[in-house]
Amino acid sequence: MTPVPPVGPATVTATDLSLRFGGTRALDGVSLRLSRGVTGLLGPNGAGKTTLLRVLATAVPPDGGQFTALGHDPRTSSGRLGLRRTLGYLPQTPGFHQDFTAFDFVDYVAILKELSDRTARHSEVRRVLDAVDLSDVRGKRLKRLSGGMRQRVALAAALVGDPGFLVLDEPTVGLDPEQRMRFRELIAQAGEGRTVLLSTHQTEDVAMLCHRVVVLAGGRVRFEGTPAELTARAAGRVWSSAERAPHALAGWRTGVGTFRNIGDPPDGADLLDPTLEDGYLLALDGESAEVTA
Ligand SMILES: Nc1ncnc2c1ncn2[C@@H]1O[C@H](COP(=O)(O)OP(=O)(O)OP(=O)(O)O)[C@@H](O)[C@H]1O
Repeated sequence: MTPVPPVGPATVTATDLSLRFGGTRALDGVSLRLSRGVTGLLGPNGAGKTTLLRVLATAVPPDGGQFTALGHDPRTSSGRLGLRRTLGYLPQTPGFHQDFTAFDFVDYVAILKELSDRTARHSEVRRVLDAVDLSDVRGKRLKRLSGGMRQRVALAAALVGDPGFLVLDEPTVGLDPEQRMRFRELIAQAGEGRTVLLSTHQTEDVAMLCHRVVVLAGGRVRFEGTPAELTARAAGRVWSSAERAPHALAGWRTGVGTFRNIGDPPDGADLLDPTLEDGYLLALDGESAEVTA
């Protein structure tokens, strides 16, 4: 699961995307470029992550701006159709019909994805269920599966038809550490040769499987680059202190009783090695970085 370097040119290019809900600017001029491999999308609650994914998945049109994905421009109906044909989308709350078996659910999605030949479709459904290691339970009803298995069914559904662009909205949420590792491995596999955009609250997801990361807050891109670049931003800006540091951008008590602070350290501060999470909190620049404990 070593993060791979960027492969080839941009496959998805978004320029100045905006979307308002009443007085809320969910997206406020978002520009970004994705290439093949897994890009992580980090941001606090309400940052606009789900909205961005829904726009890129053509579930909702933006108010302003534009994007192309794999050469398709969704502003035209043929572009939208072309994009949807090459898209795999795992929404935040997949709408499962609990009485479906795993096979029937993925088959249903395959029908929606226009795989009309029954024999070829069933073989594709078996292929994707096998890819997420669920062949043994494909005849089980969804309500009888664990949360982790249901997430894998949702990933299998997103993988039907071998899409070139995968949009995954917080797929690792609610999984125990072992399942999360397993799921990360499946996403890393899916990222080989595909463009994957993965929204998550887990900086470890990004550290372990993403070759690029985008930080979104308040509907704006606060950082776009590699995880190493995000971590490097915090070099010299993380320090330990015996008491709470009053001017730190964020600070929290650690298990050994000292405080870990990020921001502008005082002279002679006891500097610590930065983590990706430190870089992420600094990228938020105070926005929702309320981790004082
Ligand atoms: N359908 C909607 N109607 C009204 N407001 C909405 C709608 N969808 C999103 N919003 C608002 O837009 C903003 C961005 O929401 P969004 O769900 O995209 O954030 P998020 O980063 O995915 O958050 P979370 O991490 O909590 O899932 C929030 O202020 C939210 O309340």
